[in-house]
Amino acid sequence: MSFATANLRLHSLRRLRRRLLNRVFAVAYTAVILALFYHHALTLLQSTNFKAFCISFTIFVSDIILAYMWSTTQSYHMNPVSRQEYPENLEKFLDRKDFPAMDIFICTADPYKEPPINVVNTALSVMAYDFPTEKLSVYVSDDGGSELTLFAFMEAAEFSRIWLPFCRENNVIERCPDAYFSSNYAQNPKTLEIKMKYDSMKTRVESVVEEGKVSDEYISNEKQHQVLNQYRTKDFTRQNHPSIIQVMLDTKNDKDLMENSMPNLVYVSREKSKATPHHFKAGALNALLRVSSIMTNAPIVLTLDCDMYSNDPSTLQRVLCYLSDKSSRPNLGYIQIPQRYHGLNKADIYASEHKHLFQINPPGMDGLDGPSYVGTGCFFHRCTFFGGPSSLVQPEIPELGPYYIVKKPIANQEILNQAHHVAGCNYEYLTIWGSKIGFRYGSLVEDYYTGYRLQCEGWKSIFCDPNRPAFLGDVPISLIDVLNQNKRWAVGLLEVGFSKYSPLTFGIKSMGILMGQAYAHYAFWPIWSVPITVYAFLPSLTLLNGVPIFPKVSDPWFLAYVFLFLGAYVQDCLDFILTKGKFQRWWSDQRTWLIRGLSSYLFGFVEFITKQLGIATHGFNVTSKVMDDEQSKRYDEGIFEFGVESPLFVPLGMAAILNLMAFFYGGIVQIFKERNSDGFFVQMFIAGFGVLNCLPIYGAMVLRSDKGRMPTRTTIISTLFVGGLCVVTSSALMM
Ligand SMILES: O=c1ccn([C@@H]2O[C@H](COP(=O)(O)OP(=O)(O)O[C@H]3O[C@H](CO)[C@@H](O)[C@H](O)[C@H]3O)[C@@H](O)[C@H]2O)c(=O)[nH]1
Ligand SMILES: [Mn+2]
Repeated sequence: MSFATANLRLHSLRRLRRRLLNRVFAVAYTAVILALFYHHALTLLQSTNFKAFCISFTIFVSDIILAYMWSTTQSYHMNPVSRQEYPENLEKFLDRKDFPAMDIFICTADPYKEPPINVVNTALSVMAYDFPTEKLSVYVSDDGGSELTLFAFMEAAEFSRIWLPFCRENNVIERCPDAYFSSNYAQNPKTLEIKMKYDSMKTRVESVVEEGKVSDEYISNEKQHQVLNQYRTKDFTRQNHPSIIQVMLDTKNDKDLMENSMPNLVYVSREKSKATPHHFKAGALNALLRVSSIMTNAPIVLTLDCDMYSNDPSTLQRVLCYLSDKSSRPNLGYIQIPQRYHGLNKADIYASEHKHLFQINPPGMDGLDGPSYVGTGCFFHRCTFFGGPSSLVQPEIPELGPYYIVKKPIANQEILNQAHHVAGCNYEYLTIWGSKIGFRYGSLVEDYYTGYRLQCEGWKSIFCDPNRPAFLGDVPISLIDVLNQNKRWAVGLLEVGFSKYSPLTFGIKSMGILMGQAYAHYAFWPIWSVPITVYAFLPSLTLLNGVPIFPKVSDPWFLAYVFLFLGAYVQDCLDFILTKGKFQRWWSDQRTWLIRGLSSYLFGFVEFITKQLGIATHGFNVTSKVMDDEQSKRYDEGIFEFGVESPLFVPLGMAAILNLMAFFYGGIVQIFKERNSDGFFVQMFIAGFGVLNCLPIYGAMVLRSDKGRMPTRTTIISTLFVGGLCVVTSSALMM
């Protein structure tokens, strides 16, 4: 059977034309960078006093980091590709009855930050995939160990009996109930009846969450009582409890309203004990890998975050276009579908879209060995988790092996006992789970780290980016949530960057320079904080003291600066716009990069160091998905949300104040009074660029009175610090 007959194919690959231009540009840009370092070296050697040396040296170090980070992005520019799938042709190659089974994993960790009704929506959206139901199993991992979540799934299991046949019969595209009922759906008696049932479920689930427990009025039979009693034993807390595994729907026994079979739906809350590390999401996923091995052991596994609902019922067919064709990519380990979001505001003020991470860079990596794994929306061959492509690593019991065939039904007592056993918190003790098998431990960005290690073992991956987003997720709508999320990523990335598996050493050795650099780019993201902080403060501080630190406009070296700045910015902007981006969102993207550099990355660095020194431990702080109405309204209007006091805002406030001071002072004194615009142009430009980027901060500091304004204390502290900084620098410069 051929998979590539002229007009009957399953997928195609196109190399993007821009790669040629990228390569030429890379050569030119490298040449100018080298020239700039020659200039830096001369300046350092010729510096006449210690102060000038220190300033030049700081700029030199910052520029080395910028240049290094630029060099790592070349991996994404050398050979970007674009793929397309033709799922409409699938059944000409593969009979529906030969579709492989799929195990879908959904993680949730906290009923108060991740509302159970949303988790349920995600689960319903994938249970309703247009796929043979008896081959579909949905596993929900509840790291919150919460009866609220379990209750939500009891309700969802019932609701799915009408939802699934409804979607199928009416060919519904939005199979996430919440998305469907928020869309422009046909209002007829049938849909209105279903909406009523959905609303009633939603109200019940939300009331239970509000009450914080499932009171008796919500429990309809003795069986439910027994199930919920598991949470009501003495000493049960979310960090300390036995494993709870509940088969909510069993494809062998459960039927929907139309007497069709249902997918399996299994709730798993792995055992937890304070004495045993649980490795956050990676630990949860490994527990699911094992429990699902025991129960269904499907050859394909999809990982999903609880806030990423399916937006397209035919996604499984789409990935089968690659999975069913062995020649699509030898040693294929996983297929990554990018994270896309709903509810972004027009300018995407916090750059939550993460366009570089999810849409611009992956096609570049796909042109090499394949994209990194980003935690959700990723389809794995189960065997990928058990050693490299040519070396199967056997787990401790054969039932966990990727090719083991499960013979008993999932609700069989023996199966359940075994499932509880492998969900135990001590199960992994003295095993190679987390190091050679399964999702890898050792970094707070388990997704990045796992994908990286799998690729080092020789697995390849595919980037699949359908026009209609396959999944849609929530974004954090307040700046502090965004910054904290990025801070967690920064810590996790540095954990990989400075480990013995650093992409710079181990990665390059295993995968070659381009893939190694592509991974190093992320691992060292947080070091961007160094040049960003230096450029946010140093030019302004020296400008205020009348000390020029860059070439004059009339100096030919000035042109090198212009080329390097414009070259990087214009290329970045083009990348953004060519990937279906809007200019306004690109502006937010570069602003957010600066903001992160001054906050998340900087503090992430500090946290990483304290963690290494064993002074403090930092866990996985789950991002809140709860929407406050007032906050949502401000977010929709594109207004920045500060609101809470946080040290993360202090460097931002400081940079805003200092750049404004320097810009006006420089403008008045250097340009009008001293007529020295030539010598201070670059410093003025940088300060002005800072001011432009800080506009929302000034508004939040002085103009706004709503709850999302910058807290007065943070403004005062930032101002005092700027004052201190000015005093220190001017005395140092005068010495
Ligand atoms: O102990 C934990 C902590 C988190 N989670 C789950 O992990 C997922 C991601 O958590 P979230 O707080 O939403 O983190 P984000 O920063 O938004 O997630 C990004 O970054 C994570 C790594 O830091 C990846 O795991 C995610 O897939 C990726 O979307 C959620 O479904 C959580 O329920 C767990 O299951 N157990
Ligand atoms: Mn998330």
